[in-house]
Amino acid sequence: MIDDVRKKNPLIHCITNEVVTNFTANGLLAVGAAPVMTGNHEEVEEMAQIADGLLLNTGTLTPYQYEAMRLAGRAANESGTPVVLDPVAVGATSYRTRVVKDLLQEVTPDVIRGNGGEIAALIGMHSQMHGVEGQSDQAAETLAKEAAKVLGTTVCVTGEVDAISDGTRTYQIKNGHEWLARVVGTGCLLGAVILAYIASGQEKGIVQASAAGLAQYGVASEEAFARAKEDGVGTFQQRFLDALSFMNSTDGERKSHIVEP
Ligand SMILES: Nc1ncnc2c1ncn2[C@@H]1O[C@H](COP(=O)(O)OP(=O)(O)O)[C@@H](O)[C@H]1O
Ligand SMILES: Cc1ncsc1CCOP(=O)(O)O
Repeated sequence: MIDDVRKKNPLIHCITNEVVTNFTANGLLAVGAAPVMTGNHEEVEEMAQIADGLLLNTGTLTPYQYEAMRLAGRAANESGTPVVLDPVAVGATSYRTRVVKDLLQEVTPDVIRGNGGEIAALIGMHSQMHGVEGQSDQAAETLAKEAAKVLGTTVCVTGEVDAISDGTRTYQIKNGHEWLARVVGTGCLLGAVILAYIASGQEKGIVQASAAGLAQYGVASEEAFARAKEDGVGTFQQRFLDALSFMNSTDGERKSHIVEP
């Protein structure tokens, strides 16, 4: 599927947080997508309609940005543009929890991606949030399936093992490296990369396209670690972008570790 992404060069409209904007744009370019970042109320509806995918990421949410997400999300839903919601730090404060739930009344995402703590908090299950980091005592597979049923959409739970479920079919992805959690923005970029895969392979189905994106992302991190382990996490971040840009379908398929339903 990486070839499909590079061929299509999908336009990914991101309304994302101020910490990860540059990293997300570079990561999208590395996989072959075309990023555009805007949250301006004057243009978000038009941009969401012409884009191939819309990312809504709540990492540094403000009331102005919430309204941008609402406008863009509704326009995307109306025009059939796929939407990924990354509810960063939901559960960490009551404002975020309330506002993300409000957004879900207005906008229907095709995929919700979060760490275990965020997804558990979103469906009212026990979670431990520590700022943007979060844990759940549920296995990713169980949590993704349950959340997909409760929320009525596809849910991706990330961590040591990733899982993606539409409530019926659940894939587990066992690629990745723990250093991903030591570089800021790797969860946020992943939401954008999943969207690039969905936008380029809709005929394959949302769950399958997302699973392919998750696996290749994990494989890239394994390759980055192999090249950066003597140097540290700064070099790892650069090697990770390199690996995303060098990824090819043969390597991706050979090294991917997906457990199918
Ligand atoms: N312990 C780990 N081992 C392997 N991969 C991990 C580990 N922790 C996180 N990842 C990977 O890091 C990426 C970001 O996931 P995560 O850290 O859960 O997101 P977030 O930044 O939103 O908390 C995913 O690709 C996930 O598979
Ligand atoms: C540190 C931080 N604070 C608000 S958003 C953000 C970035 C979180 O990115 P990720 O969870 O992908 O590392």
